[in-house]
Amino acid sequence: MRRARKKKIVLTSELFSTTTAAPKGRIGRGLGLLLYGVAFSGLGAAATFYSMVQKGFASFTDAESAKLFVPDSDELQQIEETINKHPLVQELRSRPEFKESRPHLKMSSEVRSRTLTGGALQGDGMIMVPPVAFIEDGGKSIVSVTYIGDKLCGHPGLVHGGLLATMLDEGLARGCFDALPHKIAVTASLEINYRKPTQANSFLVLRGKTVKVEGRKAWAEGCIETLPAPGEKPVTLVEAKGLFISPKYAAQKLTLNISNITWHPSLSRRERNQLRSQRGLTIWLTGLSASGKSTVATALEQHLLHLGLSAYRLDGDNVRFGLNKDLGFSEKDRNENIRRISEVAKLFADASTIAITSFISPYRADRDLARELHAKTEQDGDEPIPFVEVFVDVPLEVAEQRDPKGLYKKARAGEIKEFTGISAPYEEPVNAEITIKTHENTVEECVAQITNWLIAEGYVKSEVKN
Ligand SMILES: Nc1ncnc2c1ncn2[C@@H]1O[C@H](COP(=O)(O)OS(=O)(=O)O)[C@@H](OP(=O)(O)O)[C@H]1O
Ligand SMILES: Nc1ncnc2c1ncn2[C@@H]1O[C@H](COP(=O)(O)OP(=O)(O)O)[C@@H](O)[C@H]1O
Repeated sequence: MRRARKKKIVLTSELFSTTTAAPKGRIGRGLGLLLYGVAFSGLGAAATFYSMVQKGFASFTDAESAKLFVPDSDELQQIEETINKHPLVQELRSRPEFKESRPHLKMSSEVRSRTLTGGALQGDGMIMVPPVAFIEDGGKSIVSVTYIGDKLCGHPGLVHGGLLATMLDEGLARGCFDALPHKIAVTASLEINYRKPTQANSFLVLRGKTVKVEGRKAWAEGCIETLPAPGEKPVTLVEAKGLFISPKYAAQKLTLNISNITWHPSLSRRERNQLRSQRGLTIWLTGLSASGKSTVATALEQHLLHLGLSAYRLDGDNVRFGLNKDLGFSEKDRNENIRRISEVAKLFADASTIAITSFISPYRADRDLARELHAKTEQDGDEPIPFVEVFVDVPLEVAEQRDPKGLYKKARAGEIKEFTGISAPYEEPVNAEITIKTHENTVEECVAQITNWLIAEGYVKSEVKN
């Protein structure tokens, strides 16, 4: 909004008056401008645009938009006060079925500046303050108040009829959006009848009523009248009726417009972690079958979630039966299994989640590759994703004795080939950050050991709750 000229606005009946005689020959009673035809690109487009803003592209809600305008001059301050104190506005504010907004201010300033009534026609001497609108629930009616200066005249001192037609087009359409599918409409027809000349530098009230709705069509009628001074009656200046149609392409159009939004460049990992108040990392459990990886990983995931952290476990249940269902237990397949899991864990961690993996991952080279993959995420000054290797260390005899699935038995009997620890290697870690011994400590103790390490390293802020 540009700075307004210094001009005193006096709160008298004169201020609200628009009863100057019409210049002869310009406007006769009943002589009107008739706009017919489906105007999808002109006025109609404006209606569509506003509905989109209302539906999902608005930067601000109705309530937020109502509070956004801050007058930056005495003149604008007086206009604001006149609107705010007027009995009509006060009455509308007391009626719960009417929602107050300043529709133009729901848009971002970037979008608004490209609109006719929110951009080009707003400012000193024109539409001087963003119109205040009250829309009845269900798109039944609308009342809005506007102040028009003296720079949008047709004849000197009289507001241009084209502006009044535009205001009615937008106002009637906006009033019925909520009665239509997709809350969208384009103007199919608009009939305008000028009843009296409209004085510049005056407050105007637009009233609209949705008179009929049939499927995608809504018929609305309304007028522009004076904002009366106390004790006076409003004077009808312009009347209008129109047909507004919610187009079939409405839903598609909304989707298409999303692709036109310019997004902020990608967030850095540091920014994402800050916004999520959590550093993403990967906790990589490795150990023999039946060493306790799944049991500890499950308990750890639950514990971290209870601490309010985002954690997600990757294990055979959700990986070997899905993403990696094409892989077996040959060395090559295990290499590929671990490579894919490393990539997925890295993505979870990049999204500020604590990824917990529980796979045998018997080959040192595979685990080192996973570590490297995480380390390589250090770029453009962004911190690398931490990789925490946890060796679930139990002697083979303990695992074999546990044998919860009877696999060791089968492996010994030769029924399962290439079984880790029996007929396939397990290469113990040499540089694991943490080693847990599930044959010496309980599940809870193992979880506490890992969590305390994370806290000590500053990866997790919360205290361990015992
Ligand atoms: N040949 C062979 N060797 C080892 N394990 C076998 C084998 N065949 C099937 N299973 C079952 O598969 C689970 C191990 O899958 P992983 O994806 O963790 O293995 S690996 O990391 O690719 O080596 C493993 O589960 P856990 O016992 O939970 O580790 C076994 O139940
Ligand atoms: N402290 C412990 N931590 C983890 N598991 C334990 C512990 N003590 C006994 N167990 C048992 O050991 C078995 C390990 O099985 P599981 O967690 O499936 O191991 P893995 O996923 O390594 O194959 C389970 O039956 C579990 O109850």
